[in-house]
Amino acid sequence: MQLLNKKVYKNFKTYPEKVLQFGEGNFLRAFVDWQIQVLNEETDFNGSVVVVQPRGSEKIERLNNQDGLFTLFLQGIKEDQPVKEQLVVDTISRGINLFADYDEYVKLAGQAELRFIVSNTTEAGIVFDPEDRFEDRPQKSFPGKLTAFLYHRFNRFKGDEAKGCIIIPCELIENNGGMLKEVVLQYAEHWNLGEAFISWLENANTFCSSLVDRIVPGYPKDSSEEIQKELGYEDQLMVVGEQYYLWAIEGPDWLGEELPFAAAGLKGTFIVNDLTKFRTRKVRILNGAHTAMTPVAYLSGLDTVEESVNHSLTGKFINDLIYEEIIPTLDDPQDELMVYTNEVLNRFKNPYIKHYLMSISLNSISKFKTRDLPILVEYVNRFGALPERLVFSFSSLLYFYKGKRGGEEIKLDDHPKVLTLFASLWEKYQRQQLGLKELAAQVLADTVLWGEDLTDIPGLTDMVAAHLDRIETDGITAVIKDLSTASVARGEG
Ligand SMILES: NC(=O)c1ccc[n+]([C@@H]2O[C@H](COP(=O)([O-])OP(=O)(O)OC[C@H]3O[C@@H](n4cnc5c(N)ncnc54)[C@H](O)[C@@H]3O)[C@@H](O)[C@H]2O)c1
Ligand SMILES: O=P(O)(O)OC[C@@H](O)[C@@H](O)[C@H](O)[C@H](O)CO
Repeated sequence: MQLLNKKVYKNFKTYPEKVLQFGEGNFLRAFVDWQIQVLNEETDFNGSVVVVQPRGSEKIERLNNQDGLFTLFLQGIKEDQPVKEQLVVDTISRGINLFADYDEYVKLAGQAELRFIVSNTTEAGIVFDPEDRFEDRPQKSFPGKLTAFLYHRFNRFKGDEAKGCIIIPCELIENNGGMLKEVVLQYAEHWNLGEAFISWLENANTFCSSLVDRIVPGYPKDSSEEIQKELGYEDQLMVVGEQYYLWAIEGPDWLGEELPFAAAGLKGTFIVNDLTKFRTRKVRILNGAHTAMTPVAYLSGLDTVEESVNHSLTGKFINDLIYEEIIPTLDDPQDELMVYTNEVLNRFKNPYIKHYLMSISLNSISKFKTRDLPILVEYVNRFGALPERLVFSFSSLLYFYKGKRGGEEIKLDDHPKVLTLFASLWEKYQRQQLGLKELAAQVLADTVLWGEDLTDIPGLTDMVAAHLDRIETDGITAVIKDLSTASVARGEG
């Protein structure tokens, strides 16, 4: 079978290169690159995207082998109707391999029509690395690479303010635009790039925080062969996402003229003065539920989000968790929260996509810290009691890091230090050198994992230890049943 490229797919268009994209991953391609395609089709935006990989270079070669083309499947409910859309995205003009073609990157900085920079480098990408040097080709960190790019641009245009960039990071961290700007300024100081550059950075460039939302399970590995047979070509970069999308960009009103999302009919993308509300609601309800359901449902023998929310026991658990413990920590109007939650639960039930719990489980410890711990702490502050289901998810997470589902090994994927810590604690438990209460206490007291000592939260260590004990002796299903019965007895569920 022939590989998808411009010889195989002739219906492509070409546009001036206006966007630099840090990240070649599934999410950016199914979200930003798709939106640029809609902008090109529906407005006079007329721009393409140049992709650079924040780390490594392997996928850039794959992207160039396909001339930047890839097939996107958008599956789910649109305006109350089930929709399965399929399109070839032609907005990526090329990828630059920074390790082999750094000069191309410098050249791109000097292209007059380049205007926008987007990124998605995971929660770990926006960091300052003091070892990065301006002379490196390329620098290790993403902000280091970006600072070098902006400096080359500044030099090429001799500080012309009109040639500054609009920078929109998509990383799921609070104040991503502000943080990125801060790190870029830090590099400018660290590398002594001069006052004129710093003032050009400040005055000619606009860093916008943004909040993204679209579930993108990625490459359809289960059905790739039959899909490619149907397509009639090989596509190593196929990507599956849901129909739903939301991109809230915190920026000046004039941005809407340069990025005419409204005119393109992209109703889910808009410019706001303050992102806080969108971010907190999404990270707590959607991401918080994802991360909290993962160990509970996976250890119960389930594999996907859809199975988990449709299952009588875990489905009720997830519902109760959201309605009884997550929503009460949010201050948005109740009717808005109900509409949003309903929407999220329907998205979780999307029958057209397989969202694997194991893919969500990647880096679960730091995800629990950023997504769920704030809910737990807020709940305790507001109600003076522990949120039982969330604490149970937390306990299940610790149990998940034991690395066994029945007789089957769990392919844990986390920072090596995290994996070593849990492997050593669970091994000590197996050798009867450590009880479950001590194991819980040691994990909870680890300020490197959580940023604080969680044993200070009254009753938390005991509750986690009790849950671990019950999961170990009675099995996870028995505990979920008990939690469910207890909530019915309290008149909740
Ligand atoms: N897939 C989704 O449904 C979805 C939806 C919204 C947001 N996100 C966010 O996107 C990220 C994952 O992206 P994806 O699904 O496209 O996965 P992916 O693995 O296809 O892409 C991840 C990208 O991040 C880069 N990266 C990873 N670690 C990095 C680091 N330490 N420094 C710099 N760059 C780094 C990789 O090189 C790659 O470009 C997560 O942070 C996630 O929260 C994903
Ligand atoms: O992509 P991750 O691994 O950071 O998190 C898994 C999911 O929670 C996440 O991808 C959501 O699907 C996404 O945030 C929805 O917008």
